[in-house]
Amino acid sequence: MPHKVSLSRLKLTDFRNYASVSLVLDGRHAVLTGDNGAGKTNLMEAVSFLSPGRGLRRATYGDVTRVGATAGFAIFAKLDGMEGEVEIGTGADTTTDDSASRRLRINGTPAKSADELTDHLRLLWLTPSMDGLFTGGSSERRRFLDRLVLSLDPAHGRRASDFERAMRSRNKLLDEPRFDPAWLSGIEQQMASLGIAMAMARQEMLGLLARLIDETHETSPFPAAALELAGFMDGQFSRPAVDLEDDYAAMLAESRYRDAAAGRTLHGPHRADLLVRHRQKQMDAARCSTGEQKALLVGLILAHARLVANLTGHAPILLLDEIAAHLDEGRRAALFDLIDALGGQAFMTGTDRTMFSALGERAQFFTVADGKVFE
Ligand SMILES: Nc1ncnc2c1ncn2[C@@H]1O[C@H](COP(=O)(O)OP(=O)(O)OP(=O)(O)O)[C@@H](O)[C@H]1O
Repeated sequence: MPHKVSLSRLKLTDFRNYASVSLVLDGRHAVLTGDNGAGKTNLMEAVSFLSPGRGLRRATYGDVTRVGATAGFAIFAKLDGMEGEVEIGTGADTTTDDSASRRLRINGTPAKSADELTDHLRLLWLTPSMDGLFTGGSSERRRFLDRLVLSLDPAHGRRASDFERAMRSRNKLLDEPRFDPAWLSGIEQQMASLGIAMAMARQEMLGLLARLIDETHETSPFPAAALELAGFMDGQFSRPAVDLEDDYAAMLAESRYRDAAAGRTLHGPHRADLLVRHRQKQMDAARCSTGEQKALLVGLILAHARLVANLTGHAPILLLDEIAAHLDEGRRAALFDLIDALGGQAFMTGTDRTMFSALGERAQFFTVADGKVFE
C-alpha cells in the first residue's frame, strides 16, 4: 500500500467567498456538501494551490482574492506529506498589484520555486469543466496531458515553459525583415532539445499509463481508454533522442519562411494532440455519449492516480468535484471503493450528502454554506 499523504489543516484568508475559514481534517476523505454557490469548489481550488501553477480553474490571483479584501489572499495547510509533516503557506497581495506572483513558504522558509511543492504532495483533479475535454480543442487536451506528466515528472513544467519562451523568441525573430541565421539556429537547437524532451516525457507517461490500464481494466468498473499522441514526430519515438533532436532542428530550419508567413511555429510539441479511444467500443472518445465520456475520464484519472502511487510510493491527493452527480447508486458505491482502494485522501463535493452515504466511516463530512464550513 502506498503512503497516504493527507491534509490535517487548511486555513483560508480572503480566498474567493471565504473571509476566514479553518478546517481540521482527520486524514479520511473529505466530503463537502452544500447548495450551489456555497463555496465547495472554491475550497478545492484552494487545495489545488498546493501544487505549482494557478490551480484547478487557472484563475488569476486577482480573481481568487475575495472581493473587498484589503490585503490579498492566503492559504495555509498542514499535511503528512511525502517527506513527513510539513506546513505550507501561500498567497499573494493582489490589492496593490494584480500581476503579483504568489509567495510560498514551506516550513516557514521561502521556497525558491513552486516546483518544491511536488516534493511534499502530488495532486490530481477532475472537475465538471473538464467534461468537454474530448470534444473541445487540442490545447485543453495538451494541458491535461502535461498535468498528468507533471505529477510524475516535476521537471516537465520547467521544460514546457522554457520551450514556450524559446519559441516566442523565434517567432519574434522571424517577424523581423531580415533574420540572423546563426542566432536563429541557436534558438532552434534549444527548442529541439526541449521539445523532444517534452515529447518523450509525454510518450513515456502514456506508455506507463497504457500498461497499467492493460493490467487493471478487466476489474475496473470504468471503460478502458486507449491513448495515443499524434501531431508531432508520429511513430518516431523508438529512435534515439539525439536523432529526433537533429530532425526537429532541421525541420525548424526548413520551415522558417513558412513559419514567418504564418506568424507562428507550425511544427512542434505545442501542436501535438492526445487521442483517446473507448477500448471496449472501439470508438473515438469524442463520439461517445456524454456519460461514456465522463466514465472514460474518471477511469483515466483513477488509473493515473494509481500510477503516481505505484511510482512514487505516495498516493496523490484527489480533488473530485461533483464526481458522483450522474451515477446511479451501484456505480457510486463502486467508485467510492475504487477511490478508497487507491490509499490516498480524496476531496469530493456534491449538493446532497446522501449521495455519499456509501462512504460511511471512510469519510469526514462537511457542510458548506455562504463561505462557512461546518462539520
Ligand atoms: N473573488 C471572489 N470573492 C468573493 N466571492 C467569490 C469570488 N470568486 C467567486 N466567488 C463566489 O463564490 C461562490 C461559490 O463558488 P463555488 O464555485 O465554490 O460554488 P460551489 O459550492 O462549488 O457551487 P456549485 O454547486 O454551483 O458548483 C460563488 O457564488 C461566487 O460568486
